[in-house]
Amino acid sequence: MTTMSENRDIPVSGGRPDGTGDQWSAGAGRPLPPPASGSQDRSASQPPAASGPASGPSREAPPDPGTTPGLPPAGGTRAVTDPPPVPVPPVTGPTGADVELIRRTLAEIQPVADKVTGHFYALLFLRNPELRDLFPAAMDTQRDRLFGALLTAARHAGDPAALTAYLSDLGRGHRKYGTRAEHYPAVGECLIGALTRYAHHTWSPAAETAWVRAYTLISQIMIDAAAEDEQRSPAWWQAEIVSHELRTPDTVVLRLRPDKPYPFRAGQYTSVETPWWPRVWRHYSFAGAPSADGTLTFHVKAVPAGWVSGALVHRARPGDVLRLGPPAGNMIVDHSTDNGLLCLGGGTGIAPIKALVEDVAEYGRRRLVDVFYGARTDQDLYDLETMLRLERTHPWLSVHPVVGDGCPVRAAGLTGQVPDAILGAGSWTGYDGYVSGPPGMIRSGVHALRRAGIPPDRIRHDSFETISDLQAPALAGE
Ligand SMILES: NC(=O)C1=CN([C@@H]2O[C@H](COP(=O)(O)OP(=O)(O)OC[C@H]3O[C@@H](n4cnc5c(N)ncnc54)[C@H](OP(=O)(O)O)[C@@H]3O)[C@@H](O)[C@H]2O)C=CC1
Repeated sequence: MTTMSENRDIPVSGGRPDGTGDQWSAGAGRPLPPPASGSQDRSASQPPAASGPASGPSREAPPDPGTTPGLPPAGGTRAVTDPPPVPVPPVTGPTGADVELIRRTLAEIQPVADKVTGHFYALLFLRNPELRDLFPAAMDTQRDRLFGALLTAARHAGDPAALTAYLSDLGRGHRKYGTRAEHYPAVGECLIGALTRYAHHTWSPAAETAWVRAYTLISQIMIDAAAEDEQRSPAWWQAEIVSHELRTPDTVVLRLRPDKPYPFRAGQYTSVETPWWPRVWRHYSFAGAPSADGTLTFHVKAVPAGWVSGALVHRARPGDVLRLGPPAGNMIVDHSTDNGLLCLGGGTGIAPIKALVEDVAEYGRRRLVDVFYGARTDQDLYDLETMLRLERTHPWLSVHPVVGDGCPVRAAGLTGQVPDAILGAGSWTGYDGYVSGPPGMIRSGVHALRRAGIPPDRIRHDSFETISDLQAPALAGE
């Protein structure tokens, strides 16, 4: 189960490239330990660094290891001429007691999350002005994403499996921002600095140690994932819009042709940057399984005051070129079982559900698939014809449109909300559950699936907003 929803658009960049300066000046007492070189110590193809180990994802010169006692450079690929690596102890994750201390800190800062976030960024840019350019010009949404991601990761510090999946995607995704391994310690210092300032009651040497351990683990997983990804994938792709089909006044179906092959799995998502809003990335799910011609399809709804979604719906035209980050997400079909699939899609959340249906069709095993497709009105079911066409083609597929109470509904459609509709349809034991749509629908959808007899580990969802975490919204489709 994708239990930890992704707050996915988070440039963890910043930090002084030289690793020097007033770390811990906000009150913390010790420097963060460096990330271990670990799995990054694998490439002899990297150019030799100016001194010491080379950095991971980037080929630029590493920080001077001598400038900051206790804060050697982050791990990275090692040049062939380097001396033999000093054995690095494995990263020690937070203990059970650490997790509790972290939870207490998070609970304390929750009511002042905006202030903590603002302070974090103030520290980051004050100490590292040269890195400001890695972030979008307007930081309002973006800033919550970075800090939110760190807090999300810390909150899940006691769940290594979920943490690793989440942070590996995050680390890979950060390559497109130009994030380098040596940035991480400085980000950690600013995180601790911001927490120190606002967690008045719960901060202590033990709490600080807990956070340092958690952040060390977080950064190490991200750095390792980025370094591994660098061996096989570009940091981003360019993709030309080949068709732009308005399905409603504010919903478009976009087809893109990437400049290089783009491998992904049905149910995953990617990040998109438009030429009109540089460095502002938004997440969209692939609205289809990988296609023979290599094109990619997305559904985008323009949200009020949405920069990227508005541009994609109202301004973008065939011939425009977008940038795409790497694929991410775990809402994929488990082909090791014959269970049926019960899929709940709300609004443009139908996009990855359609991809899952195509995936089942291509895999060739007949599994029952029921799709409940919800929208406010019949007109908002902008992709229903496609889904019904799939239903006509595949006898194992049933599509159930659901529109709001009181709305006219076409034949065989239901009224109300999707979670209620599946409960009204009986027991769903023997099915795997998939949920995609607005955060509220995901919450109530997961709840309904559990009530309908589907165990939690058979339920998958991706949310563009972390459902149970502290962070401010980070929305897909804006
Ligand atoms: N574009 C993409 O690739 C993807 C987008 N998404 C996300 O999907 C969402 C789509 O937004 P949009 O198209 O505007 O959808 P809408 O806000 O119009 O909602 C779609 C349906 O979900 C229902 N819904 C909303 N909240 C709840 C709730 N708490 N409980 C039960 N049902 C609920 C709505 O019912 P009601 O009318 O009663 O509110 C409606 O039937 C966005 O949040 C987007 O981030 C997810 C995956 C992929």
